[in-house]
Order: sequence, then structure tokens, then C-alpha cells
Amino acid sequence: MPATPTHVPEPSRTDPALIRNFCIIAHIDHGKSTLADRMLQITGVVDPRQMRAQYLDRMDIERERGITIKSQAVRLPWAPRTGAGTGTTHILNMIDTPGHVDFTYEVSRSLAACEGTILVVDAAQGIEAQTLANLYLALENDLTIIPVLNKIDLPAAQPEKYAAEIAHIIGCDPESVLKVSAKTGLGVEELLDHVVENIPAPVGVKDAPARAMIFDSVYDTYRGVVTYVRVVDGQLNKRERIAMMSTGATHELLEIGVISPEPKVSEGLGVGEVGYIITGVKDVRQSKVGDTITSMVKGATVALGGYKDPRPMVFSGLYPLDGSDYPLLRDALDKLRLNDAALVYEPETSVALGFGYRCGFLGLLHLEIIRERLEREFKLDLISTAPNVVYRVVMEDGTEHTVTNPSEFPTGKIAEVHEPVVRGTILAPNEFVGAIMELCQARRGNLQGMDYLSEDRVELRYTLPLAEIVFDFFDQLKSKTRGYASLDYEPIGEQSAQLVKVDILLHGDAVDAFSAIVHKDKAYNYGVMMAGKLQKLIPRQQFEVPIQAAIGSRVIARETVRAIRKDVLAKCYGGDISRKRKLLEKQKEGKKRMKMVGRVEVPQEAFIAALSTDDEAPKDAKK
Ligand SMILES: Nc1nc2c(ncn2[C@@H]2O[C@H](COP(=O)(O)OP(=O)(O)OP(=O)(O)O)[C@@H](O)[C@H]2O)c(=O)[nH]1
Repeated sequence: MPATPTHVPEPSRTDPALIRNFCIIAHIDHGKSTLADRMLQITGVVDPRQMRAQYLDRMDIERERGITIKSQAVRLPWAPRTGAGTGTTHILNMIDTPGHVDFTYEVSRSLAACEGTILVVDAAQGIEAQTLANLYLALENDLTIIPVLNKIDLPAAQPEKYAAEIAHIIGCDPESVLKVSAKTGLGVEELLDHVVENIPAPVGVKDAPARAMIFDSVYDTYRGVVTYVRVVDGQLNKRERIAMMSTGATHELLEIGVISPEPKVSEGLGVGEVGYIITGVKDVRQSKVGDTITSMVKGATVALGGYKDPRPMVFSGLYPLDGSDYPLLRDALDKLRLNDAALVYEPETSVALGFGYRCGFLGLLHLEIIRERLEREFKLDLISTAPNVVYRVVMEDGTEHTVTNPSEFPTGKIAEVHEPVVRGTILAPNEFVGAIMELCQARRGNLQGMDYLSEDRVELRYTLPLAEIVFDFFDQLKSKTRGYASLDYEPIGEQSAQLVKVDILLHGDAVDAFSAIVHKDKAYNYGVMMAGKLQKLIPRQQFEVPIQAAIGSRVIARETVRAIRKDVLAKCYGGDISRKRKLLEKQKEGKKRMKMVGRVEVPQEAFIAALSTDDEAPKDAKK
């Protein structure tokens, strides 16, 4: 292992020619974080005794799930052992990026801060859907790409086969694909040499007014918002006043520095440097990812481009199981939002579920993570309604409605309903093509093209309605392909479709939590399924309860819960009054957890069971 370089220049005075900014992109689990760990160790910035796996993943949930959610940037000194820069300490700014589709937004920000990227591919699995998606993003950003096969220590590794696959896709020589093991460290030093040799140094104008791009913003309980920036031109200095170019808001720079891999305060940041700033703002929205920072005095006038606002794609209602937790839920969401510019929410009430919040997420994983954090970090028990996408409804009189919740679906004369569409890329072994096509067909997909990556692996491109994939598409895809298929999707716009709102009525009253916007051809199935589920779950009442599924006033399915008088005293013949009283008390307790829908009493468990997405028959919630 090389000795730690003796002299590491101060970030405000580093010669840009000695800086290399790069990121690591890969499909999920192909080993980015492990490779980052190895680089921290080999460059000597982490003491071997303090090394732990996934060093840069700081959130508990990241470490437990083994996934990266927030990007991280770390400064590594490296003196290459070969090539033109041999022996000179260079500064490598490495940005570890998340790999899941929901966080493509974070990846695109990180890419904009780099000149090059390491494209990591698992040598036992080959190229997967997100490898391609990330590669295309990197190509769009004109980045120099260093292809690397990882996990060559695995017995199942097939480096030759997959080197050919990579070479075919990016148009390089298979021999030039580096082969490493992030786990053992094999080949990682050569990779670092390669980074210095092949990734261009940043170019920027040293004497120009400062311009720095924000590529990440993180809320820290003790220090407020920590903003990660890449300086493009000029210099940011300690204690100067800076301005956010999108809003004009100004702040004092309280602290500036680099991460290596713990924060290190510096005098400032010069051209090409990557580091962090702290200004005392309390909310990541005041320090928006993609915004340009400049000096307040003699600042730049033209902002850096390439900024994409995160837009929620999936909405779902979150309700506390215990209604008295509602204020806790509000506080918890307020706290999470400080750190997550993509999370939106507003209060909502439901007949079935009480008070809750309608929340918008980037995708299903984002939803799951927020939900899990609310339950774990804030000890909340939650129920979430079926996720739905954003529809645009155009009425015959020309007015438009944006619908993020089936209950907002307008009732008048509707001319057209538009739904979001995505371009989906699916990679899988040949043998599953039939099964995948069948699934996509059933989800209203349109085949756009098909390519063979190698003789036994194929790439299928589909346009699909987002609503059809947010639910359980990925699970279905995995089960139909024995886990071999990978999926990536990106929004490409909207299409008009024959969508209707199906209401579920209990004794003539609609139950808001079960209304859904579905395609006309699937409305009947949805209606029958929900009415059937509820019929099993709703306890008998003293009168007959019809359960109907309806589109507007047209009933499309019906089930009936027969009448019964539930007399808890029926079995208590004569005698003991205290026993009777006990039974009546018990019945009263049970009623507290009942919700009234019109005249019908429904146990909350019934709603929860009916909202669960398992295909299996719902558990009987009758008491
Ligand atoms: N055998 C072997 N296993 C590896 C190697 N590199 C990574 N792994 C394992 O592969 C799994 C995934 O590695 P990560 O580094 O977490 O993958 P990642 O790409 O960062 O995943 P995300 O952060 O979720 O996108 C872990 O169990 C690692 O231990 C390697 O070179 N050899």
C-alpha cells in the first residue's frame, strides 16, 4: 500500500490542473459503496482501525438496507505511480451516488459536478437497466467514462463476457475495461492511477466572479443545512456574504471546508474544488440543489445551467393508526422535509381513516423510505392508502383539474383525462422475453424496441403508463423472471387515456379511501375485487348492507352483508349481572375502534386489511 502523501494542498490554493472530480455510477448492489470504501482506505484518509463497511452511508436506514440514498462527496489525495503525473499528489474529489430509479435526480446532480465517471458493472451479472440509465446520463453530461468490472474475485465472475458487453455499449476496446475487486482491493490502485491519467482536470476562470453549483443539501440537527458545492469559477472565501442566484437571498458563510472523509474547515474553495458550506439556514429549500451560489459583492450575473426540479410522481395518504398521533405525524413530516426537498404533503381527512396527510414522493422506494423513517425514528404506526399518480382532467368547458387524489376527480362533463407515461427499459435473459411482453401488454405497455446485448441477454424498451408500474409491476417482473430482470424508467410526458373513477359504496355512502382512478377496462375487476374483499371484512349489522362499486351513478358490482343482531348477552342466561356488565363494557371498548360510514359501523382493521395490497384473501377482520 502506498504511503500517505506528505503534502496535501489547502483547498483554496490547489492548482486546478491537479484536481480530478469524478463519481461512481452503477446498478444497485454492483459495489459502488464498497469501491468507495476501498478508495478511502487505499488513499489513507481513513485510519484502518476506524474503517467500517459503507463508510459514506451515514443514515441508519442506508446502512441497514445496504443502499445509498444521499450523495456524498469526499476529497482524496493520490500520487499516481504511473503516467504523466507520477509522484505528484493530486486531489481526487469522489462523489458516491445512489443507484435506485427514484433517486436518478440525485445522480444527475452529482454528474453535473464532475468531469468523469467510473462505471461499475458486476462481473457476475453484467450490465443492468440502471447501468444503462446512468451511462446515458453520463454521456448527456459529456463525462469521460472509465468502465470497470467489479467483483472479479467471485467464482461466478465472467469478466471476458461482460467486458465485451460493455465494450459493445460504449464503443471501446474490451481490453480497456479495468477489472477490480472492491472487496479485496485488487486493481483499485491501478484504477486511481487511471482516474488521474484519463479524467480531465476542471477548467474554470480563477479571476472571474465566483460561481458554485449546489449538488446536495443536507439537514444536520446541530449545524443546520450543510450544502455541498462544486466551485466552477472564482473562489468562495470564509466569512464572505454569498447570494443564491435563483432567489437573490443572501447569507453569511459561517463555515467552509472539505470532507476528507470527516469535515475539515478551510480558508475557502478555489476553481474546480468540491466541498461544503454552512450558512445557518434551517431548511434545505433555502439552499436548493441545482442553484448557483455567487459572492454578494461583485457577483456573477449568469447562473450555471442544468437544473432539474424534483417533482413528486406518486401520491399516497398517510394516516396514524391512533388518531391522537396526528400532531406527532405533522411534526415528523416537518422535520423530514428539512432534509428532503422532494417530499411534499398537505393535510387531508378521510371518513374511513380520520385525519392524515396526502404526501407526494419521487417513487415507491421514496415512499417506503419516508414511511419507514416515520415509523422508526418517530415511533408512529401508520396506514398508507394505495399510491396513485397525478392526472390532468380537462372538462368539456375547457377548465382543467390536477388530480393527485381520487377524491378530487371532478364529477361534471369530462372531455379528456391525461396520465403520466414513462419510458421503461427492461434487461433480462432471452428466455423471459415472452413473460415480460405478456406482463407489459397487460399493463397497457407499447413495445418501442428490442436489442440483444449479447447472445443470451436482451433489452426491451416500452412506453408504459406510470400508474401501471407504481403498484406491483417490479415485484411481478421479478417473479416472472426469477429475479433476473432489471427495470429502469424515466418520465417522458403524458397521454390521454380512458380513465374512470370507481367508488366503493357501503349502504349507499362512498368510502373515500377505496375510490380509485383506473382504466375503463379494469374498472369492473377492481370493483368486484374490492366489493368481495369488503364483504368478507365487514361485520354483520342489524340491517342488510349492500356493498357496491360504481362509476358515477352506474353500479358495476355488488355484494351484500346479511343482517344480524349481535347480542352479546345471548349466551348469558339469567343470573350474574356483573358478568353481563363486563360483556357490555367489552363491547363498548370494541366500538371505540369502529368508524361510522353513514349508518354502517366498520372496524378500522377492516379498512386496513382491505387497503393491504396482498393478492391473497384478506384476513378475516370480523370480531
Ligand atoms: N465478492 C465481492 N463482493 C462485493 C464486491 N464489491 C461489493 N461486493 C458486495 O456486493 C454487495 C453490494 O455492494 P455495495 O457496495 O453496497 O453496492 P452499491 O452499488 O453501493 O449499492 P447501492 O448503494 O445500494 O446502490 C455487498 O454485499 C458487497 O459486500 C467485490 O469486489 N467482491
